[in-house]
Amino acid sequence: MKIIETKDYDALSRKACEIVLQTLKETEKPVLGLATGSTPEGLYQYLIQAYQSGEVSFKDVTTFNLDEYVGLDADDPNSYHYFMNDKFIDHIDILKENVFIPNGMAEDIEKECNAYEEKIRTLGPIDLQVLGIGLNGHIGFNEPGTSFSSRTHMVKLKESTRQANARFFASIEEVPTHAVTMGIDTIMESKEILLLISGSHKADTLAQLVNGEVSETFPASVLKNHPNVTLIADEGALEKVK
Ligand SMILES: N[C@@H]1[C@@H](O)[C@H](O)[C@@H](COP(=O)(O)O)O[C@@H]1O
Repeated sequence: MKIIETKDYDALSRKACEIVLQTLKETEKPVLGLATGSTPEGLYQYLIQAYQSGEVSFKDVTTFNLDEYVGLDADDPNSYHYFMNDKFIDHIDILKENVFIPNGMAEDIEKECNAYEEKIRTLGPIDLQVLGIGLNGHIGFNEPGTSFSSRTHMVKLKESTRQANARFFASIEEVPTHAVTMGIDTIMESKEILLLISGSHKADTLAQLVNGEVSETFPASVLKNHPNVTLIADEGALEKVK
């Protein structure tokens, strides 16, 4: 795992943008894996700026998002569909038919998971997957204990994850209990992975990633088995590593 240290969140976002732009420029029909959460927001802002300045077009880009809450539709401001449109998709020239996010409203969730896998198989592989990390080491919504061989599936969210994400909702009761997420094996099939970790509240998580064993009890540790991972972390997140 290659580690790039940046001074702060803004520098992290700029560096992440540089790496994504490089993939977009080098790849004929790029497929990006995208993440939600606060961490990649700065990256999306810089990518929008790059588009607005004419540096890049997203016309030939396909995107797959990692996850979505079960029971929230695309118009719900707390859904990841809404987040992605609001923070990124609506501001660039990507074709809507090339944007894929799991449908948390599907009547048959298992069928939806299989269909999502099939789409990634057909249009993939993902050239570059952007990842954030949960405090307990989750990637996407793959909570501790998830099998490393998992594919897109429905998960029951840990209470700690619901608490951590409650800041986006009016109250904890409104945070969904389940989500659909790409599996760990699905994520690992990406050609390249860009992991972003920012802030001193993630310092213990990052120290565990760097110093701990590869184990299903800490999902992000699987990334140590991937041949092409770049981790960008800012000084706050790296506080406990050195
Ligand atoms: N499903 C998302 C993850 O993909 C994300 O990495 C995590 C951390 O989010 P944040 O970047 O806001 O800390 O939150 C959610 O649980």
